[in-house]
Amino acid sequence: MDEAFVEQCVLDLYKIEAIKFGSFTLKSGMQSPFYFDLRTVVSHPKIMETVAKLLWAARPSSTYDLVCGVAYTGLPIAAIMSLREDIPMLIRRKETKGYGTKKLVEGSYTKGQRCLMVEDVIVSGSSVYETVETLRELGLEVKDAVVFLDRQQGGAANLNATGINVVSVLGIIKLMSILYKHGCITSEVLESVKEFVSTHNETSIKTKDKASYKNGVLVKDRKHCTYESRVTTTDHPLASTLFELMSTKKTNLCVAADVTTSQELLALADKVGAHICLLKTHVDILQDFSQDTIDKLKALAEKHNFLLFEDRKFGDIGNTVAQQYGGGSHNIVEWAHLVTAHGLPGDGIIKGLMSAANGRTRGCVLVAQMSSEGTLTSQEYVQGCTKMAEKHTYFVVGMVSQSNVSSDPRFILFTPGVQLKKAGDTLGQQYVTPKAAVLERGADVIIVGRGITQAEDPAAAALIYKEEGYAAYLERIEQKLENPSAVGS
Ligand SMILES: O=c1ccn([C@@H]2O[C@H](COP(=O)(O)O)[C@@H](O)[C@H]2O)c(=O)[nH]1
Repeated sequence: MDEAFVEQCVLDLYKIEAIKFGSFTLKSGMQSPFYFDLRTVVSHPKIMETVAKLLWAARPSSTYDLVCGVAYTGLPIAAIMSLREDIPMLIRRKETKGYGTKKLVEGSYTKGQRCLMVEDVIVSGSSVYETVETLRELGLEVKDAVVFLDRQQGGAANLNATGINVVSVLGIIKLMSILYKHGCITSEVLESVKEFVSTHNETSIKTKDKASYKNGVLVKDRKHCTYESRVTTTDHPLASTLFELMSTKKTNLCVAADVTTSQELLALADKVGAHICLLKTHVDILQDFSQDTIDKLKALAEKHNFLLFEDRKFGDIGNTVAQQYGGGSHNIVEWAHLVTAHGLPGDGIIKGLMSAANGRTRGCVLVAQMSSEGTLTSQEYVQGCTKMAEKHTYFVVGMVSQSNVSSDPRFILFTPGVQLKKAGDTLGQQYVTPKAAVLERGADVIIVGRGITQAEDPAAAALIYKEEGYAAYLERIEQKLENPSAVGS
């Protein structure tokens, strides 16, 4: 970029009062000793064209299919770029029209096209982020943004954390030094702006999904992703179904139906069905297990829209497990969407389960940790289970866990040993509250048994657990990431 050209442009902008000094209230409510108002350039076409040329020269890559200006000032600048470079442009409305096509984005595009964002000035980066989010939801690839002035208040870092690379023509300190050099401002004004920037260099933006970097690669942290967004992140159709129903039913509650008769099981499923995403069973506890029980259970799962989860905890070699899962007296593969299995035997167990599933849409949850006192699952064992899950994402939907064993949004963490009041039972069970399970232990799904089955009114108890569990999840996705470069809320 030609420095003299940039300097001249700054002086021109100063002359047309695009840069003002005093006391200004920003969109966020922050008081600022300066204000950069590039809207004024619409009355000065030559300066506007220079701004567009400088922005185009600053672009990080040479190949884009589209340009999109952030409303409003970015729009005419993007239009100039579009015309000069013969690249089609898009317009993202600030709000959807209530009539006609009701489209939020105007212009033609196809999924996968690369779009360059154009903005006049960034503070936190929230306006750029909002526009990018809309375009990404339409399937466009948006990785780069060019901005004329970076106020150096954390906007670039905030956008980087959401996968947007920001290049600015100049930062506020450089702009101020050009003005000072040319006698446009006093040293006091220069110092007051420097002081302001050094004490206001962090901002945050609200994002739908929080993201962080791992070895320089952008990864979305499971704990900060919405269930809704994970519908498409996962490789497994049942995990997608589960996320979908969790987000539409607003529940992360799985009831552990540890009852001994079919009548109790079916009555419980009907009572709590509206509040749950999964019904977990131990069918070998039932005294009167029959196909009729299963048929009725499947009908209730359809009626209330929940999945069936048999907590069989398979733990044998692949060949044996294939027979236990795909036959025997319970024929689990025929009716249970999900089953649990131990990682102990190695991944032959997954291959065995898959061979019995024989193309049916079924999934497995690996027991990585247990809630019981004295559990033998070491850190190494947990890592082994996680690796196994990563190798078989087309069959393993997640892990039974007591801590945040994976940040991969494809995996669902199921946490049992959840109760509102009790600390444990007399046989080694240990409890945590729904809030602690979700916020401290990273649970996506809370599993509650006796807290509901032994309540006077199981439906009312299920509603309480549902609300506690979901409120904790909502609190979690709003939380700040531990990563210091991450986006805050
Ligand atoms: O580590 C584990 C794994 C599975 N469970 C099962 O969850 C429920 C818990 O029932 P509560 O009545 O809420 O204690 C039960 O079916 C266990 O088999 C677990 O508790 N811990």
